[in-house]
Amino acid sequence: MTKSTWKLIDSTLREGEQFAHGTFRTEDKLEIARALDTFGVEYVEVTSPAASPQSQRDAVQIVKLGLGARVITHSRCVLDDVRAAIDTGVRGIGLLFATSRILRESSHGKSIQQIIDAMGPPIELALKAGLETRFSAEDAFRSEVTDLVAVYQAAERLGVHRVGIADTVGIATPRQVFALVREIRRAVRCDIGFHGHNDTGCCIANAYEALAAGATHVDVAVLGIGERVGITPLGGIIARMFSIEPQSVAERYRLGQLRELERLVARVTGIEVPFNNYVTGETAYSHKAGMHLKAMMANPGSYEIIPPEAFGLTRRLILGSRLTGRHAIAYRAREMGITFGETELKALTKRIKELADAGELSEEQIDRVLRDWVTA
Ligand SMILES: CC(=O)SCCNC(=O)CCNC(=O)[C@H](O)C(C)(C)COP(=O)(O)OP(=O)(O)OC[C@H]1O[C@@H](n2cnc3c(N)ncnc32)[C@H](O)[C@@H]1OP(=O)(O)O
Ligand SMILES: O=C(O)CCC(=O)C(=O)O
Ligand SMILES: [Mg+2]
Repeated sequence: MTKSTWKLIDSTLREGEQFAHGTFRTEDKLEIARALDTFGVEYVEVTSPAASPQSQRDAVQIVKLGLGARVITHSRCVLDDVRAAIDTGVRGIGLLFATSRILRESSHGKSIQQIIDAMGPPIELALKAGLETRFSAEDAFRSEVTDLVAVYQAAERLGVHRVGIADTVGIATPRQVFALVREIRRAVRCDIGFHGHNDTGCCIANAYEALAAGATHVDVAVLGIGERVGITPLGGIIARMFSIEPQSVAERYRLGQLRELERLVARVTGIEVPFNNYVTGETAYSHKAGMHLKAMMANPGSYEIIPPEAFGLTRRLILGSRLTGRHAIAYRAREMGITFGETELKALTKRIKELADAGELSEEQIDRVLRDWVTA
């Protein structure tokens, strides 16, 4: 992977509309598009204008926002769909054909040679209109590698800017993603995109392995929303990449906006941000066990690979549980201007644990126990 040259194609407004709860009103789309742009994604992908009249009007409105991000759309390899895309003023298009046997049979009924023949006119039209053009093989990981190489090389001969490798059904393992992207990297010179679904929980690792093997772009959606269980979440890949190249990720994206962006999409779709969401989840920066608390008080890096401050967040040290330890209690006492000797501290900690066995103590309750201990 060339450090920091990878780009994010946010598909919340395309793949995310395929999410069961993702029916966006125009004003929601505009607000999400602006928030994505503020965050700093390089591309905002919107639903095909061929899908419905409102999708067409919404695409035009999003284009008119004049975002810094490149607004692109996604459609079938059909001339009318490409014409509809061109008419909206979008600056790029993702075209696709399924290449696996199962989808060739159930979806469009074409052989590999028929796919190669059919993709020519739509790709040429998109390129002639000046659109940044990607050609993707849908369901690439259930396709034959020789077929993939044949369609990608044909697309490259037509002049596409990028080929897309889609794990449409979320079947790929990270190792398979690395191997396939490596193979395609050897077969074409153009950019390579990766789109991965999360049916088996591998989407972030798969997107990372795709980049490691030479992909240049990855598709993401806020909170990972998309068909079924969705695709690589924006926040998840940001966390993955921040842990590897913190400085450049912090320079390229307004990380402090991530939580608000996710809350916006959660509100619009009527879902909750998961408690264990990458970086922004309610418990992402909670520390509880005594052994952890001791180390965290000495050095927050002990159990945090991503500092919350980088995302405008704060940590929470939970001192009042039965898992607490004497170092944590001593730390809080010092904050309150109280110092205990070692024997006293052990007895005090034992008392707090006994109390916490009946239920976790709040910060105020711990403080009261400490004060009462001094005055007792
Ligand atoms: C994996 C993915 O997420 S791919 C993106 C999925 N996105 C969408 O489907 C966008 C929303 N879709 C829609 O609004 C509609 O499906 C439309 C407007 C695109 C097409 O609607 P319809 O013409 O009514 O067809 P329908 O959706 O029932 O069937 C799909 C058609 O596309 C064809 N098709 C499927 N894949 C492709 C492709 N990659 N390129 C060209 N044609 C394709 C099928 O053969 C079928 O056409 P047919 O009836 O001539 O056989
Ligand atoms: O066109 C692509 O690259 C991805 C399409 C898609 O959403 C998928 O295959 O799951
Ligand atoms: Mg998809």
